[in-house]
Amino acid sequence: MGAALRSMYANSKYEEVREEWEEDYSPQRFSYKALYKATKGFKESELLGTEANGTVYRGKLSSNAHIAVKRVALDAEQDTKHLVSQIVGIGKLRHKNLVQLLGYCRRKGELLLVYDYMPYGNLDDFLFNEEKPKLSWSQRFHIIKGVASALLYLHEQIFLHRDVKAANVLLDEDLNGRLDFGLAMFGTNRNPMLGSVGYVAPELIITGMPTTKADVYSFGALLLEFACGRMFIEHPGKPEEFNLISWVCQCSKRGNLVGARDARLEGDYVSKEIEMVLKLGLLCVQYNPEDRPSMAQVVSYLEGKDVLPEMPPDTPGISIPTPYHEVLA
Ligand SMILES: Nc1ncnc2c1ncn2[C@@H]1O[C@H](COP(=O)(O)OP(=O)(O)OP(=O)(O)O)[C@@H](O)[C@H]1O
Repeated sequence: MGAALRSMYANSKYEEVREEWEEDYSPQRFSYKALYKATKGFKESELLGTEANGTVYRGKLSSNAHIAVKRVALDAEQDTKHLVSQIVGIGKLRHKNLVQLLGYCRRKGELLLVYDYMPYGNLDDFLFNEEKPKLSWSQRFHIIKGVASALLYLHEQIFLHRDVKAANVLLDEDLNGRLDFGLAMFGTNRNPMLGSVGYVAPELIITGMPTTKADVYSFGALLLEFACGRMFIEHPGKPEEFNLISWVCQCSKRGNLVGARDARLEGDYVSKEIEMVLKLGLLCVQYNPEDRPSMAQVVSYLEGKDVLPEMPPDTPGISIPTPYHEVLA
């Protein structure tokens, strides 16, 4: 018989594709009808955002559970069997700082991913949008520790995230940071190995091979963004401020590392913690992957279980490759 293709509700607005090999995945399978109803027919008013990779809607299931549904176009040559087994595998991961992937649905040329709904959206908005209420230092520190422990958990489960960035950190109702699974984690055709601009470890551009240390690099960029309240790479600006590595090293050389912090924090911060986050950020974005700490070490530093090594700003490797490192000389 082979993998018979079944088209449910053929020719109706609820039409979807199911194949025999998906039988084992039925607990993770959502019907299109249920998702259609949950999102009020994918109504404009329920739209959370449209990104290059797809469109996300908020929804409410008949069980009253709040969900987010990501609609993604599938390439014809995509290995759907492999993709679905990855989704199911990722859906089995459990950590309080991960956005739970609840399941999926499949239509002709389209995949729908179902996640827990995060009411406060993503961190990108909170850190870089002046119009959003600012996050206090203690909220930021709590969020970053949560994200670090989620990334450590992924590495322990032999998963790579591949796209750690502020836009992939969502906030739940208690303002816990939850790491979202971007499409990069599935290694889909339209978002291949490389993560997002600015967060990509330098070696990844050459090798194209994602590693735990490349995840650590992206996490380091995120740490610097948390403390400085600015994007890792920002343009235009003074050359020495163009990249947060240069900016933080400049402040450190002037003997005022904490001066690199987000001005919006005003007096609300703990000097020792900001200093540690900035130094740890620099340690994670080192040029040589082997010099970067593992996520287990990162978590130990953040939890105060380990003390960071002394690291003057002119330590080899703590800067960006030419030509920008000349700015730091
Ligand atoms: N589970 C969720 N709960 C609430 N909002 C969400 C959820 N997932 C995504 N969003 C919001 O939907 C919008 C689009 O999200 P999406 O994940 O597609 O963006 P992205 O992170 O740029 O894409 P990708 O990670 O696939 O590269 C964003 O504003 C995001 O905050």
